[in-house]
Amino acid sequence: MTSGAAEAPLFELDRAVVTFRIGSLLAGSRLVAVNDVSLRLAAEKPEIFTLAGESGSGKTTLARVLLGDQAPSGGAVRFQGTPVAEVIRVGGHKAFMAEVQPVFQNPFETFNPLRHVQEYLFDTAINFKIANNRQQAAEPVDAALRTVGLSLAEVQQRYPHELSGGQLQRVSVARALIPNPKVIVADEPVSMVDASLRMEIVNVFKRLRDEEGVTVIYITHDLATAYYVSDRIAIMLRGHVVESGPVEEVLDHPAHPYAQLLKESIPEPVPEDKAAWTQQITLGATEAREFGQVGCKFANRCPHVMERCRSTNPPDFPVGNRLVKCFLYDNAGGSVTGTFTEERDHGR
Ligand SMILES: Nc1ncnc2c1ncn2[C@@H]1O[C@H](COP(=O)(O)OP(=O)(O)OP(=O)(O)O)[C@@H](O)[C@H]1O
Repeated sequence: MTSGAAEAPLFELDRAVVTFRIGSLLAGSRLVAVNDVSLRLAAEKPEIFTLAGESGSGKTTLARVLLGDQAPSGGAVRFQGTPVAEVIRVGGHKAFMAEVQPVFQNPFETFNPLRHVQEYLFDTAINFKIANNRQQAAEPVDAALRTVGLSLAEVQQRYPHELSGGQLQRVSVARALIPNPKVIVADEPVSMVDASLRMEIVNVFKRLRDEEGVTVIYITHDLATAYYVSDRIAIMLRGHVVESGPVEEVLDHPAHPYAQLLKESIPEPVPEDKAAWTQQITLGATEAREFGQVGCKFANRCPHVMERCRSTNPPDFPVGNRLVKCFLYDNAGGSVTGTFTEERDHGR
């Protein structure tokens, strides 16, 4: 049980499960899109926490759980110590959204192409009662834009297509900042943006963490920017978090065979120049049968597969500062634990 809100983590997932029914009612089956996921984000130390994994691993579903748009079918999701459903029931969805804001994948879909960009920002300020009218909204809108390296003067009277993808995605982040959220959940925010403009967006996340005290949950399949920007990373496979921990530990020396495969598909990092990880991972398409597979979801692709991997889902084993869901580490680190909760500073 969580005690008082004062010591409560900012966000806590406690063995969260999301199950979908797929197919017809008669011939349908169940797909566990989020499978027994636990994580804890500390209230007192803002961080950039990355959820990474190939398409269909459950990242967006997990994001929807954090945003209060998807109720978990099992386990718990708590915001500042209180179940998210209760936070929304008591205070309303808008009040929760003021604390936890989304940034979506395609900035060109976020904005109405026929309206000037600033109108959307003014609406947000008025909607969240930051301002009573457009005149009052100008100051908070300009402040939010300045946080992302833009200004109201720069975007005023511009239509979305008159800004670059990178600029427009930064305007999306500015929009998310207007209600002064504690958390931003950014789902694939760089995937529709030109590779050369991605850094300008992830650098904004660093500034939010360091200067505004905002925790960013960065969802991506782009390990290059994840490595550059994150404090911690959780690698998802078919609904499970298979490895989680400090980003340098996980991506420099991945322990789970699946994480190793991910790393092999991108170039070696250059220590002095993290941004040199420029390519994206390219793995096979979603394999629905892996979701339904008993035991480890990676067993059929794993070069180290053992008999028990096919029948038993491995628990989380501690490896250094990480948790790794793999029987290879059964004897590596003493007792088996369930949640990656510790905060670690790795040089930031
Ligand atoms: N409402 C739904 N009903 C049924 N299945 C769903 C639903 N939403 C998601 N899924 C399935 O759950 C699995 C995880 O999907 P999710 O979108 O969370 O993955 P993802 O890692 O975000 O992938 P992507 O990067 O492609 O968005 C997929 O197999 C998807 O088809």
